[in-house]
Amino acid sequence: MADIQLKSLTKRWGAFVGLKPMDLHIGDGEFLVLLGPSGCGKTTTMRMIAGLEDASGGDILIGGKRVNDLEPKDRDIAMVFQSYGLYPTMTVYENIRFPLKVRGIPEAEHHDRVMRAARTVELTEFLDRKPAALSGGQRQRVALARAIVRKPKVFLMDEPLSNLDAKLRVSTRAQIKNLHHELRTTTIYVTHDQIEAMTLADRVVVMSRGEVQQVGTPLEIYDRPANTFVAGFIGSPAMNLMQGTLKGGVFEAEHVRIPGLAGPDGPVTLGFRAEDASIAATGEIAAPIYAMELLGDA
Ligand SMILES: Nc1ncnc2c1ncn2[C@@H]1O[C@H](COP(=O)(O)OP(=O)(O)OP(=O)(O)O)[C@@H](O)[C@H]1O
Repeated sequence: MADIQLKSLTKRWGAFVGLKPMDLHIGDGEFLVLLGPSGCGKTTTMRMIAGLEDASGGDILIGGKRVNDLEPKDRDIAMVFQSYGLYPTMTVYENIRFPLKVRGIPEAEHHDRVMRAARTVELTEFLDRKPAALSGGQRQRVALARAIVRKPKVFLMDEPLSNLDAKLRVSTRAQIKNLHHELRTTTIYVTHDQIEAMTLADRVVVMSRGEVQQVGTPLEIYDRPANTFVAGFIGSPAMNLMQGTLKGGVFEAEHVRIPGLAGPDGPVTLGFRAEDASIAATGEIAAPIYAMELLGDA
């Protein structure tokens, strides 16, 4: 087990910035989700942690040790991707066993460890099959078993559910959650799906255009979005946003006046979640309002 520290981690390709300096501490045993729209830099961040991509700047520490110059195989991490990456000519058993062979784990241990991993993800009845004879969900479970069999310090998962149909996504998601509950391995999980993020994460990192927008628990980012990007991205339906000005703790927009808010005077965006909010004749927003935040612009 290990914590992970990212210190001013950056990625550039020529003039294009794929990741602006990112600082983050991921606790030992934490399940951290990187969430954001396509192209926001999630996979790039993950690939740098994995060692598949060089960082342009900054440091990556796993268990307190700087790993920037280590090969992926020497970082003690296991990866699970959207494309399962199984060996088609090997049986499920041999696929799960493969990492033990590669790493020179004593043969006497292999069988027990393969069987334990297979049991954890409920694959014991498929061990003699080749991947082609499995469903997508079963294949992804083989990939999970292969990741857990050698007990790495860290799991990196990049959209592991996106090839599965809706029903399988839900059940495999539950399995990943159980797996984490059982093993408590530090995990970084990439997705653009906010439901996945909200149900799996201890903390979520919301990203946009190569930049971290907010880091928080699912509830924090839902209730207290840091800016209008997060407010518009999280929740279905998204938070209602209203432009106006704040003066002496009173929010004012056309036909609307809401007293009792804290914040510096000036133009602001007011965000609120409401099932059926309506603006009363007095200009006040009628309840139910779940949360009300003054937001700086993203
Ligand atoms: N090798 C590369 N050279 C130049 N630009 C790249 C390279 N790899 C990625 N990018 C760019 O960096 C940005 C971030 O890409 P990244 O794959 O990290 O996004 P993402 O958030 O994982 O998106 P998606 O959800 O679509 O996978 C994108 O604009 C992408 O085009």
